[in-house]
Order: sequence, then C-alpha cells, then structure tokens
Amino acid sequence: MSNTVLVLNSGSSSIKFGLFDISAAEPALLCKGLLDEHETKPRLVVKSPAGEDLFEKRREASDAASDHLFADVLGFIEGRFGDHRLRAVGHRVVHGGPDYSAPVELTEDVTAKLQALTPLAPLHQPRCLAPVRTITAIRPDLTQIACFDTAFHHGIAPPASRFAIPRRYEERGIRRYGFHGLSFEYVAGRLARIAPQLVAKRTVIAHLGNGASLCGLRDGRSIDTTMGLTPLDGLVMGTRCGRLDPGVLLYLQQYEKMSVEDVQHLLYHESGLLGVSGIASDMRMLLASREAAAREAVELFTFRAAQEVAAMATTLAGLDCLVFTGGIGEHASEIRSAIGERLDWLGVRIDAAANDAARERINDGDSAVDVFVIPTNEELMIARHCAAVLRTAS
Ligand SMILES: Nc1ncnc2c1ncn2[C@@H]1O[C@H](COP(=O)(O)OP(=O)(O)O)[C@@H](O)[C@H]1O
Ligand SMILES: CC(=O)OP(=O)(O)O
Ligand SMILES: [Mg+2]
Repeated sequence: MSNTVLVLNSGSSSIKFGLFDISAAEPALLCKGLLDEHETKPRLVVKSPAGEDLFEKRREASDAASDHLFADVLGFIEGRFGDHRLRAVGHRVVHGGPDYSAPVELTEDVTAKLQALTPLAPLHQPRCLAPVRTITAIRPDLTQIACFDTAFHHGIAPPASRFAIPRRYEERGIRRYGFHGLSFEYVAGRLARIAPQLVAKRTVIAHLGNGASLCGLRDGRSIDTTMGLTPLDGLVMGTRCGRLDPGVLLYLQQYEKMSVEDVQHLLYHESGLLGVSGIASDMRMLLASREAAAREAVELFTFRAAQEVAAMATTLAGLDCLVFTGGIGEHASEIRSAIGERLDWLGVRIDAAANDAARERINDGDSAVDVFVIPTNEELMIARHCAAVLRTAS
C-alpha cells in the first residue's frame, strides 16, 4: 500500500490542491484540482495529472460551502484512491511569523498561534487556516502540516530585512518577512537543474500572479524580496497596491476619515490592477480590453515590476539571470517583453519568437542576462516538505 499526501494551496484568488504518492524519493502527482468559490454555485473540479476530468461537484452557495467542498475532496480521494494510505494533509500557510522557519505539524496550539498572525496577512491567513479546522473536524486523526510562504526568506538579514523605524519595533518582529517562498524555492530548484552554472550567479525570480513579488537569490538562497511584513509591499498586484507612500495611509485616516478596516479593505481588495483600471484585477481581461484605463494599469504593473528588478539588482550588485513564473509570468508574453524592454540598460534582451512560444529560455544571443520562463509548482514543493517531515517523524 503506497502513502499519499493531500496538498492544499489557498491563494488570494484560488484554492488549488493535489494528491501525491510519496512512496518514492520524489512525490508523484495522482490527481489535482480546484475549489472555485467565485461562481454562483461553488464548484470542485478534479483532474488527472494529464488534465482529464475525473470528478466535478457543485454546492449551493452558503457560508459553509467551502467546508463541504473540502469534505467532498476527502470523500473523492477515499473512494478513488482507497487502496492508498493518506498519511497527511499539507497546507500552504502564508505567514509563519518570527517563530516558524520550517514546516511544522499543525497542533491546536500551533494553529492558534498562526491564527493570531491574521492582521499580517488578512487576505490569506484565514483562507489558509479554515481548511485545517474543517479537516480536523472530519478526520481528527489525520496529520496536518503547515508549509510557510515566509520560510524560504528566513535568512534575509539587515539591511534588506530592516525598516527605517525605531529599533524597538524590529525587536517586536516588525521587519521584512517576504512571501511566495514555496514558489521561489521550487523555481530555484528547477533553475539549478536546468542551468547549474547559474546557481552562484545573481538571480531575480519574478513571481507574477494575482499576488506578485520578486526574490533576489545568491547560491540558491533568498537574500532580498519585495514583499515585507505583509503581502502588500512591493509590486502592483491584482487588487493590492504594492509599495506606497505611508503618508497616503495617514491622509486617508485623518482627512478622508477612513477607519482602519476601510483602509485595509482599500489596500488589499480595491487597489492594484483593479483600482487603477476600474475594470478588472485579472491580467487576461486587461490585456484583452481596449480601454485606456486598462492599458494604463498594465503599464503601471510593468513599470513598477521593472523598477523593482533594478532595485533588486542593487542588492545583488548586478544581474545575471531573470526568471518569470506565476500565472502572469508564465502565460503573458507581452508582460514579459514590456518588463524586458525597460531593463534593456541592464543587459536584458528577450528573443521575441522564444518569448511568444514561452520557451524555457527566452533571452536572445546578445543578452547579458539569462532569461527563463519556469512554471511554478507550489503543490509539489509542499508535498516534498511533507514527505521529509513524515520521514523524520517515522
Ligand atoms: N494566458 C494568460 N495571459 C495573461 N494573464 C494570465 C494568463 N493566464 C493567467 N493569467 C493571469 O494570472 C493571474 C493569476 O495568477 P495565479 O498565479 O494563478 O494566481 P494566484 O495568486 O491565485 O495563485 C491572473 O491575473 C490571470 O489573469
Ligand atoms: C502571498 C501572496 O500574495 O499569495 P498569492 O499570490 O497566492 O495571493
Ligand atoms: Mg499563487
């Protein structure tokens, strides 16, 4: 009987999952799926590794719709893969705070500590932890493991980790944590296989999805990143503002008389591509739109992404390698080329045909910088971490 791990990846715009056989050294995907809460009837879709439909279920919209869908996932797995032993559920948890720099088993106590970090990731932390409680209620015997978006960045040191506010706040944990760490860790591992000669070089990985951030790497380790204490900092995102003059927050509270909750909602849910375009947070829709405001939102996205790559090149003292990943980074060739053009002065030259075909390597022969498109796989990274935790425990 082979062992499996169910992985849940709760992002800001989607909940993805995968079931992995962890019997061999490298986890093997058995099925994958999506919990889509945005439709009028929340929907569970399960597919084979090759993308064939295996199962679909719709639920009436209600507060507990997601809970029922998680129960449906477990039910499907037990029916279809009943001859395998489900050893654990691995969760992507966005914030690990100062205490967690490695995957950890989710006891009642650990879950409560992670719940307390909600103000530092209000869009994500509750979405990451809700399935933990649902699964505990259905299967209290099942081991659950948290894998953190912050963990890969734990080694980031001052000055990159430091904010220019009084030191006493740093002592209380107010510093740059960084996110998308599971994605960066996976992509850095892939890059090391594709181009091992680049591992020691100055690399920036651009994770451009609904949330977006950059990671500067040296020797495969994160030394700087654009997100900070919270996943609001850095790049322009689907509905998040990214780097913003902190005076704007004071102005909104003092003169527009907005409450803390109003400001939080504005910055997490109403800003970014959605706020600037007034049309959509979804890059596909903006690229398809003829409206000037859509073009302007896309221009701000690429302008700011290029600015932040240049800032990251200062941390790294140069740039040898640039990698695009995430929904936008993997699929939007026009976004990659617009960012590349703005970085021409840093030696970035993207080959149009390779870029349009989304080949693995997309730089041209004259480029001083190696440029890649590497699809991320946060679910596989979580499965690897869970397999390692279970091996150590047994
Ligand atoms: N073919 C495409 N062209 C442009 N953008 C795309 C394409 N496919 C996906 N995207 C964009 O990727 C973003 C979602 O990225 P993803 O990494 O899946 O998000 P999440 O943060 O929820 O994991 C959306 O803005 C979506 O429009
Ligand atoms: C941390 C973060 O922004 O995640 P996502 O891109 O999944 O929203
Ligand atoms: Mg994501």
